[in-house]
Amino acid sequence: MKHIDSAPSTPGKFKEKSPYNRLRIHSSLAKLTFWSFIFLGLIFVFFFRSPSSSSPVISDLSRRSLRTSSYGGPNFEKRVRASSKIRSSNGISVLVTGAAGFVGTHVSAALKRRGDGVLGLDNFNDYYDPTLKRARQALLERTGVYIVEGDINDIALLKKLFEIVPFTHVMHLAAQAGVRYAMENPSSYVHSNIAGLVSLLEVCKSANPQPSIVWASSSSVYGLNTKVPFSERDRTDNPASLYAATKKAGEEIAHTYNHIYGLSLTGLRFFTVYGPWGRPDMAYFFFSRDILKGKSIPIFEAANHGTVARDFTYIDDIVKGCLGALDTAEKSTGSGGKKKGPAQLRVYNLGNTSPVPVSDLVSILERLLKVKAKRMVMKLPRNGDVQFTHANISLAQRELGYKPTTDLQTGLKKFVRWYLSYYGNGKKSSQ
Ligand SMILES: O=C(O)[C@H]1O[C@H](OP(=O)(O)OP(=O)(O)OC[C@H]2O[C@@H](n3ccc(=O)[nH]c3=O)[C@H](O)[C@@H]2O)[C@H](O)[C@@H](O)[C@@H]1O
Repeated sequence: MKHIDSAPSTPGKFKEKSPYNRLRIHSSLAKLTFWSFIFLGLIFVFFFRSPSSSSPVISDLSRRSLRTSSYGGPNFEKRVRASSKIRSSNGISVLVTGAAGFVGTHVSAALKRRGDGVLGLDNFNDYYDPTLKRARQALLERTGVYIVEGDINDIALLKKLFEIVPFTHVMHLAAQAGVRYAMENPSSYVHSNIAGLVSLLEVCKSANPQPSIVWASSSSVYGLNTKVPFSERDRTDNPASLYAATKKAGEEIAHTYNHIYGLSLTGLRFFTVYGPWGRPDMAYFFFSRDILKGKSIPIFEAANHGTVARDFTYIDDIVKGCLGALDTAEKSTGSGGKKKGPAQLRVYNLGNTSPVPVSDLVSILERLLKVKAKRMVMKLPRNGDVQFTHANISLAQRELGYKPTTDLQTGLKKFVRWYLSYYGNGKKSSQ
């Protein structure tokens, strides 16, 4: 206080010691106390209440995880039941997690078309433009698929859904995707791909009857392997990204729940899936956007000008693989959290078996968009990308009847047609 009392309020003005001055000092003190309270209050609000003020990881995670809608009530249950109603004689009832996602939307629509009961679940996080997810939701709504807005970590919600509908199958596609983003927001991968998977499996193992589960693993589990094509028998203990590591962990977690609880589990290793309604964070998508905008696009190459290539797989082929996996999934054997006998545990590659260099992908896009790309060739960054992927699909062919039929040229043509109709000729932006 002494320090404050003797300090001039304005340099050079603190000279007289009159009662008026003391009054002024007191009123200044009162003002100071008042403003200090306001200031401290603002600090409190800023640091402890605002979601965007904490560390980026935490705020990002809270944005992702806490967005669970209120649910319950007769109207909610009615919608859930109506969406899950089986309309064909040998149909199944499927809970599709990540239903507003790229693969989730296509799989949900395909299941609904053939008369299966389908209920979607999605947390509509903002990893990429949520407007696109809402547009997919609207598309699904028109086909009779209801998407519950909630997170796979919300065990109470999952239990509630299983109470309303005894799902025969779960198509688990909710995940934190993207290889490179794992360096920016590692905890979102742990949250969705590990904690979220465990929450889901916990609820499935206790459900009565237990559903059969088909879920999305990834070609990235092959990591730094150099033997091609990648076969399911190859080792998968060289992940190059945290994303890959969480998908690999998912495969091990699946093993555990199959072993202990008798859950029927099928993991699908998707190879760079592309197509209409795709993900804006993927290269083919943002390359198209940036080519149209006249922006330069970074094309990665490996050491010594080595080609970087992907076994790009068209969405309709992937959907057939997903349906094949659901249709061949055996029943889980446990009930009420107890195993009664051995259950099915499977892993399949769903790829296209013909890797294409990224530079060829760009050439195809240039032709389809009728715009020359501004290519910026750069060294493959050390951020989780691998140099190439190439699937051996003979196992999926044999056991799921999986047979991809779309080459990259044909698939991209369909993507570009959709892109232009959805966003317009580069005038509207995809992000
Ligand atoms: O196969 C998979 O499992 C994975 O496929 C994709 O991952 P990725 O193959 O890396 O797909 P993109 O991000 O679209 O990249 C495609 C190719 O373009 C290259 N690329 C990417 C970005 C860029 O700026 N420049 C560039 O040349 C990448 O190195 C890669 O070879 C998905 O993003 C993952 O979620 C998925 O699990």
